Amino acid sequence: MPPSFEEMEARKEKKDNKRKRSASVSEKPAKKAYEPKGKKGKKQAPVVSDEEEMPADLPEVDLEELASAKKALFDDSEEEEEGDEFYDSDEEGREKPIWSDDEDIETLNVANMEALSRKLDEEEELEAEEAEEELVEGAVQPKAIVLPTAEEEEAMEGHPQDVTMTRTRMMEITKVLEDFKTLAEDGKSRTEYVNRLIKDICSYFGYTPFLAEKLFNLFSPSEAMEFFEANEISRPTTIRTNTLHSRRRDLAQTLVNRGVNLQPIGTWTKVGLQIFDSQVPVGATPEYLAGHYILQAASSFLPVMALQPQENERILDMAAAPGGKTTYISAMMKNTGCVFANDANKARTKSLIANIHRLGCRNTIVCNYDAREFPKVIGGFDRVLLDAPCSGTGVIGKDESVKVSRTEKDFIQIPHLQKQLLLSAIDSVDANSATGGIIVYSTCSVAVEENESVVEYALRKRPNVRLVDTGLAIGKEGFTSYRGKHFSPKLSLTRRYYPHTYNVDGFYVAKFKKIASSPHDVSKAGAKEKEHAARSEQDDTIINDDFAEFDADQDKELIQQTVNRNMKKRGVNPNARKADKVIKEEEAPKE
Ligand SMILES: C[S@@+](CC[C@H](N)C(=O)[O-])C[C@H]1O[C@@H](n2cnc3c(N)ncnc32)[C@H](O)[C@@H]1O
Repeated sequence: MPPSFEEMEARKEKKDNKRKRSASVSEKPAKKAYEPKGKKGKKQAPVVSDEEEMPADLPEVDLEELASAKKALFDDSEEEEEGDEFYDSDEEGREKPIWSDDEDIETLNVANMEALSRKLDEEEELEAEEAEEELVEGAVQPKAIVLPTAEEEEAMEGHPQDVTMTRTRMMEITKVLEDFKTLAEDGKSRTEYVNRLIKDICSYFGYTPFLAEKLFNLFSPSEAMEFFEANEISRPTTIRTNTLHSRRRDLAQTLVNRGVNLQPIGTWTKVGLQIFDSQVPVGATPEYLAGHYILQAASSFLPVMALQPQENERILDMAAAPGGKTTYISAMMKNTGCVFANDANKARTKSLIANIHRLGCRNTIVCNYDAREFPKVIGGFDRVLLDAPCSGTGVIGKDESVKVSRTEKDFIQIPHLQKQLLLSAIDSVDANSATGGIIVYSTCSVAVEENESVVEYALRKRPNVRLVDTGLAIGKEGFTSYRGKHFSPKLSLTRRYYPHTYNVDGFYVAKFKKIASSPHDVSKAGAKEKEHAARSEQDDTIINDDFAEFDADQDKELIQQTVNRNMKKRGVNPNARKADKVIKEEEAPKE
């Protein structure tokens, strides 16, 4: 029986450690800086790379949760870290050599003689052990056999998977893929390993093969596994202080007094708080109802921060419902200027209006257009935010239906709409704005088709815009190439966010500056005129009642839809419940 993968790793590690220990007494000290594993040809451990990439003002992720999630799949990652530290201290040892090769043997004193004899003993012992191990293992080191045989594959077909076995195999295949030359079985191709891994990801995490492969291809194999694992955990509950009504410190104190355990999200935001647990429902406290805060994912702060709304500007939020970003824009503008909050979905404008009211945003006009109609409806904005409708591949932790519902067609149709919307966003901005001329595009998707490809398309179609730095302190660079496709090098200015790196929803942010007008910027009315018209129509209220009526029957239907959705998420069939209720009612004694 060839040794198992783990046995091989353990033996290798034991040997390496021994060699290092032996080296510390036998080698001439070469003054070498500490070198992490990644620099020696092997992929750097993800934990290390995270730490390196994270600047000081990162969101304070729930490290325990994240670490335990990582550990669940990569149980040995911590050991690897320890290994590195051990190596580090060995390096220190090397700086105090017992002797060097230059030394004259004649000058050795008794202590040196003792050390020499100890060294020789250790070397002998090591050689003997190695010889014995080689005898056991055979002259040629066997490669780890992690792929199932054809018979095993056949036996597995159509049967429920052993989850422990699947998980172990995923871990082993990932390791092989990270060091293919050394660890792959002779005669097996990379594709064979990848195909088996994708199958295992589908059965273990519940993705369709199509989506599993699409997401897998975004990362290195080990990072992909971290991504899939992070999608199994929900992100921490976060709230945004509404600075129109409160200050973060005051709000935090009030909530703590109510029994909410919280802390600031991180130094990159001055308005965010992370909730650990609470004795009261955070969506129903008096402060919530009074609009002192909004429940909002930390990643949703980012596009607005990139937009940098200024006081007295005119800003368009093209796809605004339910208003998390609109209300943040309004607060950043201190209720001055005007925010046009648009959404194509009439039903969703209700929650948008409700949030605008609750948070006390008085500089907001809600409209209900297909945003592709802009700038024909209104144009000439100082800034436009397009938080585009998307496939939701960044928020699988919140909505796991994405794992099975997204098809190839979605990644053609959705980007098509996003491209049209982005061109409309660009054309709706006033290139001569004294303070702005800015467009921010964001999605809660990690798919390249919805992010870099859309931005690249816009750059091609609208040469009058440039990508600019988002100004965001966190985030990974957008792709400048992907699977043989090359994008503008400027795409590195865009930012990507993942659940496994920042413990936020998967997100994408791109910021453009419009540098010149174009024939496409045709609008029936400018934002300024529209704002004046809307304000004169309604004296006190900025919201026109014609599409914002609250209809009890419609509300009932919407509430039922939400209840059903939540039941489905919990794995309860709402129809079965209904049928059950009907039977029970029928069985109940009639009065
Ligand atoms: C990601 S959500 C927006 C979330 C919102 N920005 C927030 O922070 O609360 C995308 C929105 O786009 C809207 N939408 C979809 N197609 C649209 C279109 N053609 N024009 C305008 N809005 C559209 C959807 O109704 C949905 O509310």
